[in-house]
Amino acid sequence: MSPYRNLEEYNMEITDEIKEKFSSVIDEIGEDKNREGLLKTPERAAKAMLFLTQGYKQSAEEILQGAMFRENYDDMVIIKDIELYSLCEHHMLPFFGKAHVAYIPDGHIVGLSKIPRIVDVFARRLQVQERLTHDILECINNTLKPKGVAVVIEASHMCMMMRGVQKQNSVTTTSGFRGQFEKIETRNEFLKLISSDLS
Ligand SMILES: Nc1nc2c(ncn2[C@@H]2O[C@H](COP(=O)(O)OP(=O)(O)OP(=O)(O)O)[C@@H](O)[C@H]2O)c(=O)[nH]1
Ligand SMILES: [Zn+2]
Repeated sequence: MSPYRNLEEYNMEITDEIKEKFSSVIDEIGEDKNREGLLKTPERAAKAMLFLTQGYKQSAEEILQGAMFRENYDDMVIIKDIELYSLCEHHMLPFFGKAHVAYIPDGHIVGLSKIPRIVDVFARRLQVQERLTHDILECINNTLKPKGVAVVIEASHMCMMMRGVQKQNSVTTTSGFRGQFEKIETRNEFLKLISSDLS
């Protein structure tokens, strides 16, 4: 049995532990952790870190399963320009951009808002862009079981911008295709629609 009485107590315990560690980091970089402006910073940073990694406590499959509806629509459904913010697992710095997701139903459609919700579930973890792309793809493929699914992510990585190689304008594109999107015509139709303003 969990040593914690309830979830709130557990969250407070975790926040306190991370807060202590952020406090040490502030100390180690040569700052005065008792300076007025920094007094609440370890707690704020701990809460921010828990917010940005809340995806570990969420189930994308359950989110999709909660809003699947029987429907005989078997054309492409595209949700494009879904903004995302994630943390790269190498430096724990943000990467951010847009996800474009499409599927071709096979008897079931899904509530539209659930697609951005599952993008957030997987983005709010320590990630590489490639795995994030496949996590979204496989989750939709295995849960909704559509005739096809496609995911494209375009993102900028702060670890390549504000440090390291220091390239401000490079954008990384990753993609994954399953089922009918493996056919070149279907894939091209999707790629054309996400790059047009009319879709
Ligand atoms: N493939 C992939 N690489 C990533 C992602 N986010 C960050 N990286 C890269 O992870 C790599 C880590 O390489 P290392 O050489 O171990 O780390 P580093 O010395 O900090 O590398 P530099 O960033 O080149 O200074 C870097 O090339 C980053 O650009 C991602 O989402 N996907
Ligand atoms: Zn990085």
